This record gives sequence, C-alpha cells and structure tokens, in this order.
Amino acid sequence: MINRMITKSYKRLNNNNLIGNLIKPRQSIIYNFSINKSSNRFFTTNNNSSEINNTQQKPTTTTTTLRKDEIDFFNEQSQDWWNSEGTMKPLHRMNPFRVNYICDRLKIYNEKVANNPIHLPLQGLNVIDIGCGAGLLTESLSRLGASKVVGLDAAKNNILMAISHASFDQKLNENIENKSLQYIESTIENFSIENNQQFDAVCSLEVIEHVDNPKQFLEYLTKIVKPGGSIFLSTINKTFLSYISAILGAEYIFRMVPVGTHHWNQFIKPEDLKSYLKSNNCETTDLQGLVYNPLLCEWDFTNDLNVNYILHAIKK
Ligand SMILES: C[S@@+](CC[C@H](N)C(=O)[O-])C[C@H]1O[C@@H](n2cnc3c(N)ncnc32)[C@H](O)[C@@H]1O
Ligand SMILES: [Mg+2]
Repeated sequence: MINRMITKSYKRLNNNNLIGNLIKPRQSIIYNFSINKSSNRFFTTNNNSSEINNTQQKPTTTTTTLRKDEIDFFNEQSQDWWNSEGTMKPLHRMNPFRVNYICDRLKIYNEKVANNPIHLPLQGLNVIDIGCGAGLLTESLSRLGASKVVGLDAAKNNILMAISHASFDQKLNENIENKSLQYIESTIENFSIENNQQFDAVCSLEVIEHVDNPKQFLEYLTKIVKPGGSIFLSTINKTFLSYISAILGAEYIFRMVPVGTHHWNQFIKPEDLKSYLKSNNCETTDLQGLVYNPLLCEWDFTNDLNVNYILHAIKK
C-alpha cells in the first residue's frame, strides 16, 4: 500500500511540469517540497542554487565525470530502488554494515561524534552523500541526527524517488521541511564549483566504479571536505576474482543485479584509490574488505580486499 503511494507520488513529481520547465542541464537543482498529509499531494518547487550555503553564481564546469550510459541505467532502476527484495537487494543488505562502519570511524576521528548520545551519533555534523541513488544511506544519515545531510545524484529519477520515499516518513519529512535533509540533482563537479560549503563527512558508496575519470571525481570530492573531515568510499577491486564474483556471479549466475550493472574495466584497485586521495592531501586511515554470501543474502567484513571494499580517509 505504502509502496503504491510512494510510486504514485514519484510519478506525479516526475510529470510535474513545474519541475520539467525549470530544469537547466549541467547545473545543480535543489528540490524543496512538502506534503499535505490530508490530501497526500506534493507541493514542489525547485531552486537552482540559492538554498546551498555560501553559493557563488559561477558558471558550471565544461568537463564532467558523468557517463551518460550509467545515468540512463540508474534512472531506469529508480522505481525499484526501495524494493528490498528487488535489484537493489545487495545495497539494502549492505546498508547497516556501512552505516555502522561510518559511525565507528567517525567516533574515533571526530570529537563531536565521540561525545554524542548513542542514538544520535551524527548530531552537529554536516554530511553529504554523493551518488546517493534514491537515498538508502542518506536517510540513515539523517535519522542518526546529522544537522545537515545532502543527498546528491546525477540521475533525476533517483532524486525524485528519494524525495517521494522520505516524504512518507514523519521524521524525514520534517527534516526536509526544516532543510536539514536536502536532495540535489547534480554532479560532483558542478556542486563543488557552485558551492563553497565544506562537510565534516563526505560519503560516496558504490559510485566511483560508475563515473568517468575517477581521479578527477576525487579531486572535486576532496574539495568539499573540511580539513580534518572524513571521506568514505566503497567500490569494487579490479581483480580476476572480482570479474568472477561481481560480474559472472552477481549478474549472470545468481541474477542478484541486472546484467550490465558493472563493467570490469571501471573497477578500481585500492592502491590507486589511496594514491588519488594522497595526491589530494587525504590520508587513508582504514581499508576493509566486504564479502557477500548470495545464498544467505548477507554481507560481512573480511581482510580480503579482492572484491568489494570500503575505505575511510581523512583530509589533512
Ligand atoms: C550503484 S548506485 C549507488 C547508490 C548509493 N550510493 C548507494 O550505495 O546506496 C550509483 C549511483 O551513482 C550515481 N552516479 C553515477 N555517476 C555519477 C556522477 N558522475 N555524479 C553523480 N552521481 C553519479 C548514479 O546515478 C547512481 O544513483
Ligand atoms: Mg556498483
């Protein structure tokens, strides 16, 4: 029932001429909305840039980390994103692990987090989720009390689905209304040029293997991290085993994700990621392997970095 309502709202948002008319390609688009609970109708406006703190009206960049084929692919997945048994099942199952990882690492490196109440570990923090999809991690970051959470994705349908989904939860709807949770349709390059704000934590999970020019992606990403702030990245290693497991196994044998989700040549070795981070003044402080059991549909941490891994880095 709730899923049908979310999909209906999402379709209404997607058909909303107001949004369609205002879209300017290659510029960040912030969606503000509220829901009238008695009629279940959305009131949406969007606003190019003025809601981002310290926004400068600079031209957007001419280079892009965006691969159009990837964005087309993810735009098509948006309606199934919150189906925990659907094509995003592995991400749904991974979410509690990565949320715990982020909180545990921040507890060590951020004084505020170390002193925060246990149920609101991110209280007082500014956090951004780059390539947020329809908000799996973004929603968790907001629920954990972050004072500002931005979910940013280049796929418009994902941003609209994220807004639709959040609006059916009282707390998240409140957070959107008071702007402590904000969704933006943009790329990292446009956002980092248009916006002066720096964040206590920048997360980009399962994204970098889908972008063009990961080195440049990280140059832009590291610019929006505060000195002493944290970066969380998760992705897939470029090994023989990752081809067998993440492509043959996950796409062709177990049909866990659609065929064509991943391209082996875009996978990244942890040494490369660490060196790109280092060249942007960021030190990797932790690297953990993640392993998925397709029979139990469960993730676990491992010392083996051959397939999936997550890392934490600190900007100096
Ligand atoms: C596999 S999904 C991961 C979603 C989310 N981070 C999660 O783990 O739940 C990758 C997301 O990255 C987005 N994406 C890909 N390239 C991007 C780019 N250059 N800039 C912003 N978003 C991008 C896609 O639209 C897609 O939603
Ligand atoms: Mg992926």
